[in-house]
Amino acid sequence: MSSERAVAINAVLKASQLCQQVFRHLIDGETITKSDRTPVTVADLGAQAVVNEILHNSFPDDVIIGEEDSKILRGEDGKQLREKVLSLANTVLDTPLDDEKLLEAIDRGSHPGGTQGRMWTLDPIDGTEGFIRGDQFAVCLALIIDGHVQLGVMGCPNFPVDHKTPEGEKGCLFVAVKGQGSFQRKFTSAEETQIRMTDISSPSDASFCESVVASHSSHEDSAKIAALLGVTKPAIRMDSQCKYCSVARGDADIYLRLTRGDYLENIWDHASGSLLIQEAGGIVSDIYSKPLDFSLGRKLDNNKGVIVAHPKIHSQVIDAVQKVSLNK
Ligand SMILES: Nc1ncnc2c1ncn2[C@@H]1O[C@H](COP(=O)(O)O)[C@@H](OP(=O)(O)O)[C@H]1O
Ligand SMILES: [Mg+2]
Ligand SMILES: [Mg+2]
Ligand SMILES: [Mg+2]
Repeated sequence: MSSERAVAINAVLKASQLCQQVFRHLIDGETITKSDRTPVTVADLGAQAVVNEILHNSFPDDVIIGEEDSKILRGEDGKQLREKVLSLANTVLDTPLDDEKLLEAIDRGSHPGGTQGRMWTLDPIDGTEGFIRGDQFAVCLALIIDGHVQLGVMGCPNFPVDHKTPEGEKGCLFVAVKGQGSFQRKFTSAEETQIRMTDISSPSDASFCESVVASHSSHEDSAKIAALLGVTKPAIRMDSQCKYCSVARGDADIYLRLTRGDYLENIWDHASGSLLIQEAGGIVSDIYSKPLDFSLGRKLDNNKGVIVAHPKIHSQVIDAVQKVSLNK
């Protein structure tokens, strides 16, 4: 797994660099609303092209399940955006792409997923809404083999190196390999530090995090669950899989994702984060305590919501979730 680890780190760092450049100059017309009414920017598309291109050059036989596709960049209508995304991708790639190769690279992420074989899953920007606001977002890449996540890498450009000094240095990379632990490094150095969740025995001492966007996870329900658990600290609201990073390194203790209605979560929204937690000593399940099943395609078809906690308190958190009748 060492060459996969190195290639994934390089790809995520390059894509993170691209996102940082865009953020400094994001202008009107570079954020588009997709058909499901969620946003996508030139940075999401550029980052997907960069990561897919780097993965394909190193592992040509592996398939990729990525969030984005090239539809809005095609034809005469897509020309202006396409040129922008191409020039962005080429600022970080060693070998420049042309128009056709750019579209091909992005669309290499269209694999349907499944039970067998080696597949990468990519969220080029997780937390696009956070990215647009200037808050947290993450470039998230994971390698799934025969349905199980074996490697997860996350680049978090706005994430403080030390949560106690939120205005200090920002930019963290997180990496986990199955059976080898979870690690953090700064964007500015290759030195890695192992991270662990906080060893906590009572949920009342816990702090919990959740989505900023209430339509992704009910804030009302989480408040009821927190009250049942005796949690007194206020909810930490944060976009993206940075929530998994916060819990994995002990800044927070519980992550509640109380998905509404019949929404199905995407595998790229949870693959890298879930391994980071497991390798840092935590449990990741859905709201019914079932493990997340990454082998069913592009979505977590058999799961609802996500609950992350230390093994000593996970079952108490699940009990509290079950006592609250969740909002639809
Ligand atoms: N109704 C919904 N319920 C739960 N998650 C949703 C959702 N609509 C979109 N999402 C997902 O929530 C992700 C962001 O999660 P969070 O709220 O934790 O920041 C989005 O990732 P992208 O930003 O990559 O599109 C998107 O995939
Ligand atoms: Mg999206
Ligand atoms: Mg996402
Ligand atoms: Mg995304």
